[in-house]
Amino acid sequence: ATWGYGNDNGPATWVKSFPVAAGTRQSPIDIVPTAAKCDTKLTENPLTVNYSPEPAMELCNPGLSVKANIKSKSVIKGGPLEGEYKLEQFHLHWGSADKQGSEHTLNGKMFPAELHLVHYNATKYSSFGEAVDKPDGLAVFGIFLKISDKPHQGLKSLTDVLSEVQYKDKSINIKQEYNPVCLLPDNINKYWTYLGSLTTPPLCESVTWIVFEEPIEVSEDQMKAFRALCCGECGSAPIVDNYRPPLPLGNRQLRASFQ
Ligand SMILES: NS(=O)(=O)c1ncc[nH]1
Ligand SMILES: [Zn+2]
Repeated sequence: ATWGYGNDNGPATWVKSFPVAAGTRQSPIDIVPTAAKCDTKLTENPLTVNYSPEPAMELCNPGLSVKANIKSKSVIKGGPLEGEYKLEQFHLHWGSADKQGSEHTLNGKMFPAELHLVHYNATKYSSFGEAVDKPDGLAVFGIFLKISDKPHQGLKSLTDVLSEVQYKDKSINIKQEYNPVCLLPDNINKYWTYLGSLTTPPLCESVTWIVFEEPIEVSEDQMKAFRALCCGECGSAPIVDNYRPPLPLGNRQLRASFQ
């Protein structure tokens, strides 16, 4: 039985096949800003993003989300990171309604969706596959999505073609050069960071999470486009509520790059 987000294969069942689900550095978490420690070391060493245009970005429907695979040299460094981390892919988690959908929560509040840009430590490891289970292997940007009356222009190149990857294992190439930097919020200097895990199986405790304070704004129509994606072939259930609820922070320190 493959894992998913239903009653019989959802987050509460994952520990059976992936015991690390009960580990001490699991993700997501509830972010409580007043509990975060402002760390000047984060500001002294600003987070740096050097993303490149992707000539023909591959967009696919793996069945539980929508994912873009990156081939260009797009890298990040600084902030909590040692070394250079290379962008591997990005994907999203979203709800069946605007009241839910994000994985991280802010003072217990869920956003309608959350965008994840997944990077691996290219200084120490030669591939994502090698890095995925190392404690310093991955760095993931978490970006909250909120609803506004205007569509997000950067996401529009994707939401306008989601109908072409409506069914599982469909993929297309986004022709015109696409630079993922268009997905980042304006202010990337305000973020929370903590040591966590992948939020989907295999749930490896290998992620330095960087969750930005500033959400990006998307339209209701763009949310509807995500909710029209299907888990399987024509007639299968829509991909919605593909989020793991928060896990305890435990003894971990949540750090903030700002006061
Ligand atoms: N949702 S996540 O970014 O933690 C992830 N990336 C790859 C597998 N799971
Ligand atoms: Zn994710």
